[in-house]
Amino acid sequence: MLFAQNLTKKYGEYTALNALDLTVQQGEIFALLGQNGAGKTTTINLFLGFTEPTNGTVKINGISVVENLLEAKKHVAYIPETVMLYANLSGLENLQFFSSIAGFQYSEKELQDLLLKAGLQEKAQTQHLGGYSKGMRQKVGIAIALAKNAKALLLDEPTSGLDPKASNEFSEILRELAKNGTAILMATHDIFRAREVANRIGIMKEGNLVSIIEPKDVSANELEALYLQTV
Ligand SMILES: Nc1ncnc2c1ncn2[C@@H]1O[C@H](COP(=O)(O)OP(=O)(O)OP(=O)(O)O)[C@@H](O)[C@H]1O
Repeated sequence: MLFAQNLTKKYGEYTALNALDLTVQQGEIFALLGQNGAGKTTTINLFLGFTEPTNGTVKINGISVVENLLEAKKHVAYIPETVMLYANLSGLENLQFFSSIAGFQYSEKELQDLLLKAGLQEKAQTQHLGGYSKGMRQKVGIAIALAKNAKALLLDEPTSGLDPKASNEFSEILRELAKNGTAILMATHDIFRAREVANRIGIMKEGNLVSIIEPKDVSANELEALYLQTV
């Protein structure tokens, strides 16, 4: 579903990502951990076609991101650290706007249901974004991703700045999406959440994916120790 082979990105002499081989299957949640500058965002940006690889292959749902970006993008949704939305529109209006840009026409009831599924209660849906917390904005971001009905979901530090309850709800939604077959790749600094939600965890260092861990095999403390040894 998400496929990278020998994926490399250089900025001049500097290698931001070095020969990444990675497959994230349908229904799998893969978390990328690593220090600042390890190459996590570069990986996500290459999948999104925000930047071109220097070398290697990057595919979404079997479609080359480099050769057929528009087609590949139809199969992927993206939630950044801060979801960009219109402050003077409500959550519902934002969802309607962004889903229509993506080519989907939903009834008001369908939009409300998508927001509910993303965890945004009915009362909040018609409030202007100005009064939303970060967690509420992320939920609108999730609803936009749900509206796209994408087979793959890319997330870049989606829970940074969320309180533990909002973060926990976020993990629940990711699990639900994975259960329904979405392939999820998430860059994060949150070791605890990564262990809780991911099927596999990759640790990156200086552009290299240096180890892959199955969380079921390790405790939170062991994972932290492994992380600290690696980076
Ligand atoms: N446009 C660019 N030009 C030059 N160097 C870049 C560019 N974008 C990223 N880099 C470099 O590539 C390296 C990897 O950056 P990347 O953003 O992928 O790291 P990261 O693991 O996501 O870090 P963080 O946890 O801080 O988000 C960094 O050293 C960064 O400075």
